[in-house]
Order: sequence, then C-alpha cells, then structure tokens
Amino acid sequence: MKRHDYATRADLAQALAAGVAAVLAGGIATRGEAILAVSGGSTPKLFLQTLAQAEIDWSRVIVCLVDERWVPDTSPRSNAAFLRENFLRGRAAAARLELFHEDGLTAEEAEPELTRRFGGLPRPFDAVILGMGGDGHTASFFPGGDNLARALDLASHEAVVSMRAPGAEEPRVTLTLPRLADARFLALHIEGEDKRRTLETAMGPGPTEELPVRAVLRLDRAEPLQVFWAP
Ligand SMILES: O=C1O[C@H](COP(=O)(O)O)[C@@H](O)[C@H](O)[C@H]1O
Repeated sequence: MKRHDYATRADLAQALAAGVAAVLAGGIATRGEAILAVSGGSTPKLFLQTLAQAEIDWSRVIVCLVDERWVPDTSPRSNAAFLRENFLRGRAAAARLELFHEDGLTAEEAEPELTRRFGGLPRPFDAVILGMGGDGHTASFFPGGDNLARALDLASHEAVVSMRAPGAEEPRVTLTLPRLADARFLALHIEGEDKRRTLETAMGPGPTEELPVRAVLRLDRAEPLQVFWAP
C-alpha cells in the first residue's frame, strides 16, 4: 500500500482528481475509452466536484458506482443522486453513466440482470476509488453482510451481489471484489481521525469479516493500493 496524507481535504481532492484524470486520459489515449468506478456516501463530494472539471474527453469515459443503496433515485440516500448532484454537472456530464437501479425489483431479484450488465463492462477498470465507513465497510462489503463471502470471493465470476447487513440502513448492491481488485489504479479515500484509526486497526491482524476493508488492504497487486487521507 502507498499512503498519501494531505494537510487539508481540499488538497487531497485536488491531488486525487489530478491523478484520476491522468489515468483516464491514459486509457482514452491507448484504448479509446476509459472506465471509472467511484464510491457514494459523503466523503467523495469535493473530489468528484473537482474531477468533474478535468479537461479530458468525458464522452469516452464510462462511469459507475462501486455500490448502491437500494432506494429510489429520488432518495437523499441514493448514491446515484449524489453522483448526479456532484459530478454530472461539470464537463463530466458527457460521460456514459452505468447505474445499478432496476425498477420494481428487490436487490436480490436484480442480481442476475445487474451481473449481466456490469459483467459486460470493459475490464480491468482504469480507476476505482473506494471509500470506507467507520465500521470498516468498503463498497457494500459490510461486517455481518448476508452475501459478504460471495462479494469477497476473488475466484467468483459474479459482477454484482446484493447485501443486507445489520449496519446498513437499507438493502444494497455492490460490485464484487474481483471486479475492483484488478483496477489499473485502485485507491482508498478516507478522511478524519476516526477513519484513520479504523484504517490502522484494519492494517493489523484480524479477520476480514470483522473489518471487510482488510480484503482490499490484503490484495496482492503489482500496482499498490493508493491510500488517500486528510484530517
Ligand atoms: O454507504 C456507503 O458508505 C461508504 C462510506 O461513506 P462515507 O459517507 O463515510 O464517506 C461509501 O464508500 C459507500 O460507497 C456508500 O455506499
């Protein structure tokens, strides 16, 4: 893992956005397109607003979320709504959005269609930016999640699984770890002292099921996981 610590959240957002924009520009230059997976929640707001202004050919970029809360798009809990609000208002509005929602289905019922749809996206992803909750979840890999083992199985061919967990307010869907683990640029973006402490605990020994972010920290990758932190 490589740590990047910043004095302020604004400095972090600038640096991470510049790094991701460069990776996407590289993908566009070499393969004609690039694919980016981002997190929801609240932490990525400034990073996404900054990245949305990057001067790259966004019409050649596919953007998706790493996970979604199974709520209507109109809900303030919707990660898709967060993305529309904070990312798709700048130059990035030209990107192709691939969202999880399937009307009228439960998260479990939507799994096969979502796996078909997300399984068809180009691989590996150019950039994946993960977040982390205070309970050590990342994407929707939650402690006690009903499908946590399926989601973390690196040998699995599933692209998307549903997740219900005691610590999650609503049912979820999440990209599986194998879909994220081989990203050309894989980053974990966290802010605040509490999350720094959780990260440091997760870096120590202990079961993945307790702090699922460990599954990401323990990946065996040629390009190290990039950890971005600011107070
Ligand atoms: O529920 C979620 O939480 C995590 C962390 O969110 P934050 O608000 O603490 O930044 C996020 O990474 C994930 O995408 C989201 O669905």
